Amino acid sequence: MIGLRGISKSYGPVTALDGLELDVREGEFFCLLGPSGAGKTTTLKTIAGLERPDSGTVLLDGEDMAGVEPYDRGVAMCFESFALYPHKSAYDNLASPLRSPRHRLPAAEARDRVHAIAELLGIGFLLDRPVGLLSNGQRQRVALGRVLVRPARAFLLDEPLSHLDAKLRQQMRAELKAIGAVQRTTTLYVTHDSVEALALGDRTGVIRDGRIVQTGTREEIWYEPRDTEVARAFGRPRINLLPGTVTEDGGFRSPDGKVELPVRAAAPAGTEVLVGVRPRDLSLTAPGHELTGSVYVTEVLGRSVEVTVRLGGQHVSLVAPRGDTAGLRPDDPVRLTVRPENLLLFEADGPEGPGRRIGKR
Ligand SMILES: Nc1ncnc2c1ncn2[C@@H]1O[C@H](COP(=O)(O)OP(=O)(O)OP(=O)(O)O)[C@@H](O)[C@H]1O
Repeated sequence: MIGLRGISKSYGPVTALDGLELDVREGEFFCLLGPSGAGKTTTLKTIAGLERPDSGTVLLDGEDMAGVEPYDRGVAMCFESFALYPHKSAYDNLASPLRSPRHRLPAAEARDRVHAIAELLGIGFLLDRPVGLLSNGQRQRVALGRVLVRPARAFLLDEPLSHLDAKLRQQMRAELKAIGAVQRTTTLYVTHDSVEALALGDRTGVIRDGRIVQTGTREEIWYEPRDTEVARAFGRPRINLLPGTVTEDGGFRSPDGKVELPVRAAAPAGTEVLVGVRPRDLSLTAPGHELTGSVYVTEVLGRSVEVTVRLGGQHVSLVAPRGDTAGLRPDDPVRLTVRPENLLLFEADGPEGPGRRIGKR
């Protein structure tokens, strides 16, 4: 449905997009995740026709968009910096896209659509108010509503929940995908929040330095991250990455020999690697391969506790139920376990970039 082929775009000396390739399927909710400056907004603007790529092709439904004006592309884009009419009511802001010659709807139908979207976004009671008098979060929902209200062949949403407080954001995140218009329409959703990407995306594309480095479902990105940087981007607390080498029997050993793990590395002995274990895959009680260390620090995270453990010269974090951590104090000896099947293995990070994932034997 949306196809980007070798898109490059520079602003003077800054390369924003560098041969970007992307495919979003018909009806899919696709998240584009990346840090600030990775090229997310430029990607959306290029699809919408607001930026012209230096090279490459934008396809919508297989049709080359070169020379097609933004208005004629049939995509609806919501910017992070939303443009609304401050003196007009929320209702008029929502209804105005339906008054344009292209989308003009019979008045009763337009009214129904505006009310339905406003209710879903939780702004039904604000419709009579001028948007200039609304809070940032309320204005952001009006801006999102302006996009969702009109029929489009694709929605392009640029961090549409960024101005909401954490609670509302979580609630809206849950509701957004349930909105009929969103369910029916191909949606490309930009975020720098990995929790949001995993929660919303049918698939997620990870963008870095103007290129897509990995595309996959949440399971693929979680269990088979392409490299250490993708692994670090998903999960809080972050994945533990311990440096060491591959042993003769395909195991892992840390430089001080204090951490040995049966990783079944498909790499020659002596290879410098990083072993990855997510904090939730380490346990204080479950059966598994055992490691011994001492408590460094504990921090309560609601119902669970993050425990940082010293293992020889390294630290690892684990997240355990509160009951498992009662009485733990700094410097207490502690035994932790890991299930070998949950371990990830990567080449060591190098000057060429983050270490790639290594398969298992
Ligand atoms: N109009 C512009 N003029 C000059 N440089 C620009 C322009 N727009 C974008 N850039 C640069 O291109 C790069 C990519 O920007 P882009 O806005 O696409 O990133 P982003 O991933 O959306 O970041 P953010 O999450 O901060 O919005 C950045 O280095 C940015 O500074």
